[in-house]
Formats: sequence, structure tokens, C-alpha cells
Amino acid sequence: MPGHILLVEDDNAIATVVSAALEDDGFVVTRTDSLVGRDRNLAGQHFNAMLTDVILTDGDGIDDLGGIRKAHPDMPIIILSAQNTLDTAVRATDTGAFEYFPKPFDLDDLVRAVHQAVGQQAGGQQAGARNTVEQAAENIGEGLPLVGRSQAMQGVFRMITRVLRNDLTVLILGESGTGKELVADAIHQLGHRKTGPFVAVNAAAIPGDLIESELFGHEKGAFTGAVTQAIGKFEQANGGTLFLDEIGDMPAEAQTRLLRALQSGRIRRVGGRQEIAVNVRIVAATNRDLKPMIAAGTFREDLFYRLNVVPIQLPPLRERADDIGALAKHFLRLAAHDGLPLRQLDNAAIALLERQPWRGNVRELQNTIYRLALMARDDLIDIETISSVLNEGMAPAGNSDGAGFDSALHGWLAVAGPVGGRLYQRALAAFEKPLFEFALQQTAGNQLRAAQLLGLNRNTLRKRLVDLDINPDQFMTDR
Ligand SMILES: Nc1ncnc2c1ncn2[C@@H]1O[C@H](COP(=O)(O)OP(=O)(O)OP(=O)(O)O)[C@@H](O)[C@H]1O
Repeated sequence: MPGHILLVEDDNAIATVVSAALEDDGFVVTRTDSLVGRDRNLAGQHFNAMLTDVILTDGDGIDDLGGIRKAHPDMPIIILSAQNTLDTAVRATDTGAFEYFPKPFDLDDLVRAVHQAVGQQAGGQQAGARNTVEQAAENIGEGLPLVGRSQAMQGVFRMITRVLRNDLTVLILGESGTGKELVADAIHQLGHRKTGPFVAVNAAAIPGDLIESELFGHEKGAFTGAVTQAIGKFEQANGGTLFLDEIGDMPAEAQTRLLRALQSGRIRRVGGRQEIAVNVRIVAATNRDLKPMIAAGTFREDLFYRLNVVPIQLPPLRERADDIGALAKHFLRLAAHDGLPLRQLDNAAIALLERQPWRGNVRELQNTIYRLALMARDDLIDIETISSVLNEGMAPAGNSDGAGFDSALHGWLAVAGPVGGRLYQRALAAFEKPLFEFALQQTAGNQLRAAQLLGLNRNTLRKRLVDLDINPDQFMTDR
């Protein structure tokens, strides 16, 4: 039971293929290339659905969609956009559009969506009823720094828009440095809990025996060292979002208590009797592959199913090379904002960056771009500078660096003596302390830049500085 479709599109080639595909399926298509034409058509005729582009010669196709939905509440709207930013995806969803198709889209998918939209309308359902929020652009945090135009990132943006108006638990999966924390942040900032707190906990950065008190708080005297009562992250996040980073690194006992908290919506402070109701939205993330951990019994299966309500998979950067140019330019602007000279990259330079494997993903690209901005002699970063910075970052196993570490470690082991069961922790501390001090010296005590230099999550660094008793302020210089 195809119907009458209004297609608002100023790109003649796209308008032609879309209308041909719809007409093949029996739809009647009226085409227009402007907002004026759209409004004239809507005033005179009834349409079963409208497909609209965003950037039109006489204005923005999303801007007044709220008004159109009010005037034509039964007409599903499908947005086609070449402006593939998270911002557009969210604006499209916020207007209550039935579907959002970033260009280039698959024509069959589009035709299928039109059938579905028209079918739903015939079934009497309110089109777009799943997205009821009527405000658009002004609420969207300017410049949310989530860059990506690849198909893969469009899929991520779409998933993000689907969880903004509900409290479903989200599990963000992806290799280290792919932007998991940034996605968690975007879900909070753009979602309906944005006025509440966003609290992040990194399970990998907290010693196993402290994690429960970190999450749930403790009463005074609950254990040695608990000299005062402490409020845990769950309670701090009340009314907002709790981001559980590196969830795959959570010790077994804490997993059990976390599961109980998620099931009951209540927590108990360590050493406390009373159960406290908390209202938090959980966003978890991990760079581990949880399936084998479940099989090996190191990650609770029931906890996995609790968390994995809406999985969002962040693809590694090497699988979305077409994002590299936009990301590189974004980081050059950020670097300039952080006080480094404003540099440019030409196409040859970007093509070279696109060919790199980026094992450290977006974080590695960001660090490389910062180094390039620092090292380049001219405003335009040349290929030689890129090659030398890339080579300095790559230390194949067995080279002199590795050998240096090896012998230093053996030397350290020789004098460390027996360190009963805590060898790993002690070695790590012996290694981390001078490393972090070096990074802080280089950045004059700026923790954010030190974390960037190290390629570490800033929360991880902050936590480790506390653990290792390093005071970043002592590296500040008054230059
Ligand atoms: N799509 C993106 N657009 C802009 N910046 C990004 C993007 N993805 C990641 N970044 C930047 O890359 C760095 C790493 O991102 P983030 O800390 O979110 O990664 P992660 O997956 O949480 O890493 P880890 O698993 O190591 O904690 C951050 O500085 C972040 O701002």
C-alpha cells in the first residue's frame, strides 16, 4: 500500500535515484529542492511521508521540523544528511524524525524505511513517537568533540541518539584509545540527565581491595585507614550518570556487589548496615573481550547481561581511515588552543597518516599530531617531519630501547630482593614514578598534557599520582 511521498532534496542526482527507487516500489513522488517548495506542497496536499535533506539553498531542513511535525503529526519524516556529525544525528532525532540517513546511504535501506514509516502511519501509530523531545540545536553542547564521518562512526552516532531519552544501560566496547570515554561523556552531556553529575570510575586504576569502598563508600572504621566516613561514586552520581570504565578489570568480589547494586537499585556502604536507594544511569566500558573472560570464569556472565543492554562498538581507527583527515585537523585546532603553534597538513600528509596502523587508535593519532605541531618548522607540516615523528614513536621489539629496559629491570630485580607477592606492584611503581615525573616536568605540571604525552587516560594518571604520592604542583614553573 505505497503512498505519496514528498522529497525535499536540492542535489539533483540524489533526488533522481531516490525517486526512481521509490517509484519502482509503487510510490508516487513529488520532488522539490527548497524549503519554500516544501511548504507550498505541504499546504496543498496530503503526503504519507516526507524525505528531507538538511542543507538546502534557502535554509536548514531540520530547523523548523518541530513546527512541521505539529502541523502534520501523522506524517513520518526521514532525514537525509551529508553533514554527518553527531550534532546532526542528535538534531534529527530530537525533532522526532522517523529515521535519519547519513549520506551516502544504502538505497534499499532507505526504501525499506519509507515502507516501514508509511506502514506505521497506516497502523495508526504516531510517527516518531519514540522521540518526543521537541527542542533541537540550542540545547546541544556546542563543539562536542566527537569527530567522525565514516560509516562506522555514523552507526555509533545513531546508537548514541537512541539512548539519550532513556536510562538504558550502555556497554561501550572498543580497543584502548578509540574514544569510549568520549562517547560516555556525550551520552551524558546530550541526554536528559545532563543537569545531573557525571562520575567516572576506572576499575583498572584502583587497587582491588579499595574498589568496593570507591564504588559504594564506607563508614568510619570499616577497615584500617577508614578514618572518616566516605561517600562512594554511586551516591555521588545520584541523579546523573556513573561511568564504569575498564569494567573488565573489576575483581570478582566487586563484580558481585556491583551486580547486586544494579539489580536492586540500592547500595550499602562498606561497613554500613543501611541500604541506600540510588538513581544512576550506568554506562560501562571495556577494551577487553569479555566473552572469553566469561568462559574462563573471570567475568560474571549475569553481570555481563545486566550491562550489555545497549552495546556500542567503537571500531579501531585502522578500520575507519576516512576519519583520519578530519581527526587530524581537529587535533591541530586543539593543539593550537592548548598554546602550540597552529599548523596545517596537506593532502599528501593526510594520505601518509591514513596509511599508518594506529595501534593506539585515536589517542595515538592525537599524541602524534601534538608532537607534529610541536616539531614542525613551518606552518605546513612536511612529510619528513611526519616520517621522523612516526619513526620515533615506533620501537620494534628487541631494539636498543627494549634491551635498555631489560638490563635495567634485571639490575633492579637484583637489588629489590624478595618482595613477597607484590613484585608486580613494586616493579610497576619503580617504573611509573620516574616516568610520570618526567612527563610532569615536560609539561610543567599540567596533568592533562602529561596524560596526553604518556598516552594515558587522564583519570588513570590522576589516580596513579595519588597512589605514588607524586604532587604535580611541584613541577609547575612560573614562566
Ligand atoms: N571520535 C573522536 N573525536 C575526537 N577525539 C577523539 C575521538 N575519539 C577519541 N578521541 C580522543 O582520543 C583520546 C582517547 O579517547 P578516550 O579516552 O575516550 O578513549 P578510550 O577508548 O576511553 O580509551 P581507554 O580504553 O584507554 O580508556 C581522548 O583524548 C579523546 O578526546
